Amino acid sequence: MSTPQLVVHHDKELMAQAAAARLITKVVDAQATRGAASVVLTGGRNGNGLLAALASSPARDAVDWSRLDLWWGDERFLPEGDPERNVTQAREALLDAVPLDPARVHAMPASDGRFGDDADAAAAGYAAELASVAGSEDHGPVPTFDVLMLGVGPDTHVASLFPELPAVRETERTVVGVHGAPKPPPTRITLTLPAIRAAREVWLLAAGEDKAKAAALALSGAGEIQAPAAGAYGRRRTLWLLDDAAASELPRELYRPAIP
Ligand SMILES: O=C1O[C@H](COP(=O)(O)O)[C@@H](O)[C@H](O)[C@H]1O
Repeated sequence: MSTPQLVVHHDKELMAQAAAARLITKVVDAQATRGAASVVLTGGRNGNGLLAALASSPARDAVDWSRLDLWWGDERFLPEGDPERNVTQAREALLDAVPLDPARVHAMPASDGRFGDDADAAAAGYAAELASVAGSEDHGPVPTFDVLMLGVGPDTHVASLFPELPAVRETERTVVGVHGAPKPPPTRITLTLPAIRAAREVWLLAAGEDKAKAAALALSGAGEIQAPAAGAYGRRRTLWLLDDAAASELPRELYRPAIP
């Protein structure tokens, strides 16, 4: 487990641009070192903000998009192309604009896909896909993702791990179906905490006033069942990327703004 590090930017636009620049560097480095890079995308406002910032960054051409594997941390279990699906939003924000290898874009199944409307079967299918690419150098049935990004919800949820729901208690399976999520849609698919913790680096994105209480709770020693964001950490690094508004309720011993 890596201890969370905090980086606080002035506002959400700056946070998105800085996080996009950080991601480009990480991907370029991983491609130089290991030949390819793997990134887990998040849905939500902050995740999509980062992708949009990446799309408009001139440095995006430094990435070899054909040697990048994309996975998702969670998905809203809706029909293919639904505007609320995380993959649809990611395509709009960035993916349609860059030359990715379609075989390396590992979207989670849709509710009208090969598993039909069975979210549990779809989750098991995604777990099998992850397991099929995990090698002996990895730490279980998921690849060692270079960067796994998570938007933090105002209730401290990450991916589709909501406080107190069964998915956040999962210790064996890497991907599970979620039923009765408090945020629509109620049916979702999510990586579990053990899968998240297989990543080299986990980046938690929290910008905006509505994330302030969640960031403070998760970073102040709350348990992961009550505050799932508290249980998300990477093997080498756990990075919280915040803006001033989201950092505004952090205890002073964790973060002291330069200008009070
Ligand atoms: O529904 C979801 O919400 C979270 C957080 O979204 P935000 O808009 O509050 O930033 C997101 O991380 C997750 O991927 C998504 O499915």
